[in-house]
Amino acid sequence: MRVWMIGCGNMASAMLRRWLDDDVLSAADVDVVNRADRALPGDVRQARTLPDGPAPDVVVLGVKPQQLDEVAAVHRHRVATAPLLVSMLAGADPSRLSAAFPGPVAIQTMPNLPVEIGRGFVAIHAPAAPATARETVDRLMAPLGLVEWFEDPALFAAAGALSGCGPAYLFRFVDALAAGGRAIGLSPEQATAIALATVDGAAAMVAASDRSPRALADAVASPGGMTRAGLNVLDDDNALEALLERTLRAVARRGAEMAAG
Ligand SMILES: NC(=O)C1=CN([C@@H]2O[C@H](COP(=O)(O)OP(=O)(O)OC[C@H]3O[C@@H](n4cnc5c(N)ncnc54)[C@H](O)[C@@H]3O)[C@@H](O)[C@H]2O)C=CC1
Ligand SMILES: O=C(O)[C@@H]1CCC=N1
Repeated sequence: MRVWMIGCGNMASAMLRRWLDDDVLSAADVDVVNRADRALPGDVRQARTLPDGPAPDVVVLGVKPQQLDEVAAVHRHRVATAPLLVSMLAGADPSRLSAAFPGPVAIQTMPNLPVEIGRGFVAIHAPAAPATARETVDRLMAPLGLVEWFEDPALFAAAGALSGCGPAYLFRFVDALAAGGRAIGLSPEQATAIALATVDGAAAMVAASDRSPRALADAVASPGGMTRAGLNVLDDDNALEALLERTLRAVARRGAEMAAG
């Protein structure tokens, strides 16, 4: 499969790394256009312009949403003969993508960073995409982790809010757990290492368990014990749940603003 990637930064290069590691793509079949050179997986070719020759099987769009019109103005004519445009731009739905890049079937996706290790979640929205396009997209996305197509744009937006932004909140949780460890006397190195090991083990365990996260929390907390004393803080006024609800509502609000243009 030949691919052009227009914008290959944090998110697109996480996908690219997995595609190369999984042999879905070979480096020789990928051309990247970036504003400036940056370290890329597999040392794939990168330039300021698209290569000469016929359009590839897939064009992947990985610039910031604010750059959609700018890159469309420069590249739309070359992209017009490609069969498929796969975008990861937050807020750019298939009709906006098709208006910017007429020609290819437009696929809106919301990946997340753990795709790099094949443990991501990719939400996809492209209600008008024909079966052949869906098959190609499925082949491309399969090694990235869990993949789900959403016909309903509202559900796509909600899933993308949780999965696309969620890694940032978990990274911050690890950071906050480590800060808590430092506050009770651990060195910064110990606190970070122990927080990481604890989150890593607990996440793997809850993912593999048939017990709910809530039931597992109760399994840690002995009545009248240490964990319960901590849970009482997190549960006071429903603090943790209320905080994350507010967080995701803010994400969803911003997503809607971005989608409105
Ligand atoms: N970072 C994340 O976890 C996620 C990001 N996204 C989406 O991915 C997109 C990219 O985000 P990041 O990778 O975080 O940003 P980034 O800033 O790391 O990457 C953007 C890339 O676009 C290139 N670029 C900028 N202007 C260009 C131009 N005119 N022509 C060609 N290339 C150009 C830059 O050189 C850079 O490599 C955004 O649209 C965002 O909504 C979606 C899901 C998760
Ligand atoms: O923060 C953003 O807008 C993008 C979309 C999801 C993750 N990063």
